Amino acid sequence: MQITVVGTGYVGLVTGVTFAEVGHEVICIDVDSTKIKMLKRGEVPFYEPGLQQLLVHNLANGRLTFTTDGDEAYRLRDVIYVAVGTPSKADGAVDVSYMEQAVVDVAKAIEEYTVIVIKSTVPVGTNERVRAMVAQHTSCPFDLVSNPEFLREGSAIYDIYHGDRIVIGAEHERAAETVAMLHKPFGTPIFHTDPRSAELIKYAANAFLATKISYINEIANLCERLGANVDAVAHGIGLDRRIGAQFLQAGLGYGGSCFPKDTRALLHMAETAQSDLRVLAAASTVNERQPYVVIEKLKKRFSSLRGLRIALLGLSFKPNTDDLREAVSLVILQELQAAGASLIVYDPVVDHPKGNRVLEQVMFAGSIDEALSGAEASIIVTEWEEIKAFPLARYKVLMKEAVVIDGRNCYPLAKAEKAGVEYYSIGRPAVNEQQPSQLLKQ
Ligand SMILES: NC(=O)c1ccc[n+]([C@@H]2O[C@H](COP(=O)([O-])OP(=O)(O)OC[C@H]3O[C@@H](n4cnc5c(N)ncnc54)[C@H](O)[C@@H]3O)[C@@H](O)[C@H]2O)c1
Ligand SMILES: O=c1ccn([C@@H]2O[C@H](COP(=O)(O)OP(=O)(O)O[C@H]3O[C@H](CO)[C@@H](O)[C@H](O)[C@H]3O)[C@@H](O)[C@H]2O)c(=O)[nH]1
Repeated sequence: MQITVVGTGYVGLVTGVTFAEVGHEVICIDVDSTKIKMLKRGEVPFYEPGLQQLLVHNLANGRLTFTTDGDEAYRLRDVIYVAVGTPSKADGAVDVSYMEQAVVDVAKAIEEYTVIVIKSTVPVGTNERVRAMVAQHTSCPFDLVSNPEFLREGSAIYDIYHGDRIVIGAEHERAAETVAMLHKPFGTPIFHTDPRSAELIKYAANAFLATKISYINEIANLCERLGANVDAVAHGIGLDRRIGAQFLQAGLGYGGSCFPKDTRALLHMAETAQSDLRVLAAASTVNERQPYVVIEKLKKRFSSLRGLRIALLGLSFKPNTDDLREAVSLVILQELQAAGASLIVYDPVVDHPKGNRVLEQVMFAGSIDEALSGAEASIIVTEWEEIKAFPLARYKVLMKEAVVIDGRNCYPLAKAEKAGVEYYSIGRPAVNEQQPSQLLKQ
């Protein structure tokens, strides 16, 4: 089939490339001409494992092309996917202006029956509203379908090929079947529903997963008070198939471009509809507080953070991505900057990003070794494989004081004991804990 994908961000590009890979003819369009130039050269503008190879392969076989030209992208296509950003507004509502602009551009250009698919995450009722907008700008027949995306950054390609479900929200069977046909090569189970329910499934799924994370983080904080180990507790409860083992990793809370934005959006939708979402509101509050557990641990350990040399390992909001949107690292760095700490950071892929006020004020190290050398405390923020595999014994060798605050529980406690480091993690007993008063005596 002939497909157009509007927006070449994390979702649009992965969608376009994988549709091409399974045999469809795909044009991707973006308003960002720099991105499009890079993509035409076979370069991915962000870090996503496996994407570059598929991009190059499909550019070479001619099934994938890129443009900034609406006429070329929108005329005479079977299906047009809209995958542009839908960021948060200041009050938590969703800014759908990019999506509306894209849809109007599409409506003005189509010349025959076209299926327009909204892949962006949009508030409930948007498909209906957008249908009316399209109708205002074209006399061509069209159908509008909701087909939200569930991929995760860092494992996007894997997720496309191993998805749990494709959700298709459509009013007309013909359009729903067209979208189902497109996905057939992936073999993913398909769930058909109405557009409003499809839109809500996306938010409710993200909100549920976010709530699961906040739940285990609260249990982790309780574990610390009660002397239990959250890793054991999470494992023990996850063995119950009704609960499931996934998304029970305690840590510094969730970040990224989706969970914070989508939970805010759902809370806003509920408020507008005069319906309370008390569980989600609490999950969101818990998440906002969670990065501060690291600061509290540091403040408890050191009488003052002023001038303290701290190495922070991992900047991206999760491993295997360079995405810094709502990354917990930025919250922690900002707080430490305000406390006067001297900061050095290391991330395997994020290196001197432009235009980030917080990161402009920190030193970047080229390796974990360099970040840890001479540091008086270290904080593990993102559990990159390289960071998890780094021997704890090296912390002891490199750091001035081997105080390790592991915000992602990367190491078993026994390893910390063996390495002789002072080790604090989330929801687990401290290892070789020292009090500031004892240090002063030394
Ligand atoms: N990032 C994820 O992991 C993920 C997963 C599932 C769903 N989503 C949802 O998918 C949507 C896209 O997210 P993303 O992370 O890919 O966004 P992104 O910010 O990475 O990319 C959006 C792209 O759309 C382009 N764009 C904006 N307006 C345009 C227009 N009128 N015409 C053409 N291009 C235009 C931008 O230049 C940008 O390249 C959002 O609604 C998001 O909530 C994201
Ligand atoms: O047990 C866990 C799992 C995740 N996280 C954190 O949660 C955030 C989100 O992680 P993840 O869900 O793996 O990444 P995303 O790429 O944000 O993917 C989520 O958001 C996407 C955008 O809507 C959805 O498509 C995906 O299904 C959904 O998992 C990250 O900060 C993780 O560190 C935890 O703290 N503990």
